[in-house]
Order: sequence, then structure tokens, then C-alpha cells
Amino acid sequence: MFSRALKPVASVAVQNGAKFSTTSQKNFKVVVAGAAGGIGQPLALLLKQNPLVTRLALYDIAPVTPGVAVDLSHMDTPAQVTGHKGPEELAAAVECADLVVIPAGVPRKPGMTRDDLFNTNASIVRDIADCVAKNAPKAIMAIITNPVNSMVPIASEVLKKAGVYDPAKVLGVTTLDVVRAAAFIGEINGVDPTTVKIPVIGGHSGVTIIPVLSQSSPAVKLSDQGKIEALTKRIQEAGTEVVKAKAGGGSATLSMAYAGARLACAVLRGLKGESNVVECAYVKSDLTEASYFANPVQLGRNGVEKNLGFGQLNAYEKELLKAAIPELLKNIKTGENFVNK
Ligand SMILES: NC(=O)C1=CN([C@@H]2O[C@H](COP(=O)(O)OP(=O)(O)OC[C@H]3O[C@@H](n4cnc5c(N)ncnc54)[C@H](O)[C@@H]3O)[C@@H](O)[C@H]2O)C=CC1
Ligand SMILES: O=C([O-])CC(=O)C(=O)O
Repeated sequence: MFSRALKPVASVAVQNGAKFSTTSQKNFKVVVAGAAGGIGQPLALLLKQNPLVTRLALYDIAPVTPGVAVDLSHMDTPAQVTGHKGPEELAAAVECADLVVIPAGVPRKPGMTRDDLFNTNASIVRDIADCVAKNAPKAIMAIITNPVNSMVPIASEVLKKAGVYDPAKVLGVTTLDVVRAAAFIGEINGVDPTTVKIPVIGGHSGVTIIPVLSQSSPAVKLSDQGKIEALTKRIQEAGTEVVKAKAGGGSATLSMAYAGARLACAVLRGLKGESNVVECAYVKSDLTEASYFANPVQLGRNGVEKNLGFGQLNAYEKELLKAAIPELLKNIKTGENFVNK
């Protein structure tokens, strides 16, 4: 029925602003773990439209999961969709995966911090990582679940224990911070936000989110330092802005699905052998005291091919970095201790 999926298709596709040829297409299997949720469903919808995805496995514990898969399978795009419900079907979902994207877990309600999600989400990510270690040890894992700063160390420790850890293959998804920074700068500068290039470094919560506004291209049209600081705060608190606006109905889902699909697409373009594929991600790092840190990385056939660092920071950004490090160290330790207790 979906035989097109297995043949190389010569065409040019555009997704999330990235143009790429699908000639010499490899068949990539992508898994979404947490696929029935607020992020999972629109993320799956976007991935179903990506010509690099030929198999899309949707995993969740929610009863609706097989139905979400059937629904998406009626789209006339090549990816074959399968639904997998409950822990006993997780192994089949991840088997032969190239990329496992994980938005499984609970989101924030107003008044909560991302760290408040740790107790619930830590075991969810640990168990999914454990199943990936056993059934798809070569897969790349892209972790959306919060708190990202601690979830990436959890997955990494699980893979280490299983003897299959490759730091190039575990990424914390911080793409939404970059997307937001570009959206806000586009608005300020009166330009198309997709033309804005802005690194956001550090981690993915409050003070650990460091938009490097001094490196924005085009330059941010704000001369006043007070306004730069206000924009920095807005980017750091943008997740909370959404949580408050949804008033108990969850956190960012649609913008996160967009950002997650962009990161997934970049990972697949790297796996396919495309050169100069660069995105920010939270990865194993020796650039600072923090053993995991987000900044631009080059993606390739093995995942993270090269850590591109974060270049020159101005005096204000150096202060932001100083404030971020203790928080990152604490978050990383919490994650590592959870697995090694
Ligand atoms: N990295 C980032 O930038 C962002 C991260 N997030 C995080 O993403 C996570 C998901 O958010 P939403 O999709 O809005 O939540 P949601 O509650 O709408 O969906 C979560 C899904 O995970 C599933 N789930 C729960 N336990 C599971 C398990 N053991 N195995 C598989 N699936 C399981 C649920 O059944 C549900 O379908 C939250 O932790 C949230 O904080 C949200 C926005 C941005
Ligand atoms: O704020 C939250 O809880 C969800 C999230 O990580 C974001 O929107 O950046």
C-alpha cells in the first residue's frame, strides 16, 4: 500500500524553512514516544509530511494511540505509520529506529517550575531510554520532556549502564528557545523571523536559557541595554508566558511540535549525509563546568558531529552564563543521582 516509501524519490521538499533534495533518500524510522499528547500529535502530523521519514512509530500509554496512528495513516504521504500502546509494545515501536523523539510526560500548570515535573517525568524518560538501549542502541534520542536539563543526564546514565552510550546521540531539544528568540527579534526588527539567526545557549529553564543577542543576525534593533535585558527575560520566561495564557490547560504544544519537527528534520538531514546542518541542542559538553550544555552543534551521519561552541559573549551575556552554571550543575546532578542512587 505504501510502496512509494521504499523507493528513492527525486524531488525537492521544503520543511521548516529548510530546502533539501530527497534524491538518494534513505529510509528513516522515527519514533515519537508520547505521541498521543499535546506535543506528540502535532509533531507526528509534521513528521508524517517529512519525505525523509519512511516509517513513523507512535508510542504512548494513552488508549487513543492506535487511533492517532490510523488517523495519520490516511494522509497521502509516504511514511508508514504504526501505533504502539503501553510498555509491552514499546520494544516493537523502537526496534530499528534511527531517531526517537521523546515528549512523553506531564506538562506544567501555572505556578509550577519545570523542576516540579522531575518526580513524575524522570522514571518515564528512564524507562524509555532503557528500552532504546536494549532494542535500538544506535538510535539518536531527542528529549523534549521537562526538565530537559535533568532528563538528558538521566537518559545518558541509562545508556552508560547498558554499555551503549554515545554522547553524539543524546540531544536535549532546546529548539523552541531559538524559534522564540527569532520570532521576537523578527517582530522587533520588522523582518521575516525565518531570516533571523540567533544562538540560544545554556539549558532549557529560566536563568539557564541564554539568548546570545549580541550574535543575532541581523543585529537586534535595540540600542537601550534595558530593552535588551527585557527581551532576554522574555525569551527566558516564554514557556511560563504560554503556561499562564493556557490557564491550567498545559504548556506550549504547537510551537514545540514545530520546533521538534525542525530539530528532527535536521537530525535526519545530518544522518543522510547533508553537510553544514547546524542547530542548537543540549548535549554532553566540556565547554564549561557544566557537563551538559546547549549551543550550536553540527549534525552528521552519527548524530552530533561537531560542537561549534558559543563564540564571544559580551559582558552582560557573561553574567548570564555565570548565573546559569550553578543551576545547570544542580539539574545535571539531580538527573545523574536519580539513575545511580
Ligand atoms: N523542551 C521543550 O522546549 C518543551 C518541553 N515540553 C515538555 O514536553 C512534555 C510533554 O508535554 P505535552 O505534550 O504538552 O503533555 P501532554 O500531557 O499533552 O502529553 C504527554 C503525553 O505523554 C504520555 N505519557 C505519559 N507517560 C508516558 C509513558 N510512561 N510512556 C509514554 N507516554 C507517556 C501521555 O499519555 C500523553 O499523551 C512535558 O514534560 C513538557 O513540559 C513542553 C514544551 C516545550
Ligand atoms: O514552559 C514549559 O513548561 C514548557 C517548556 O519547556 C517551554 O514552553 O519552553
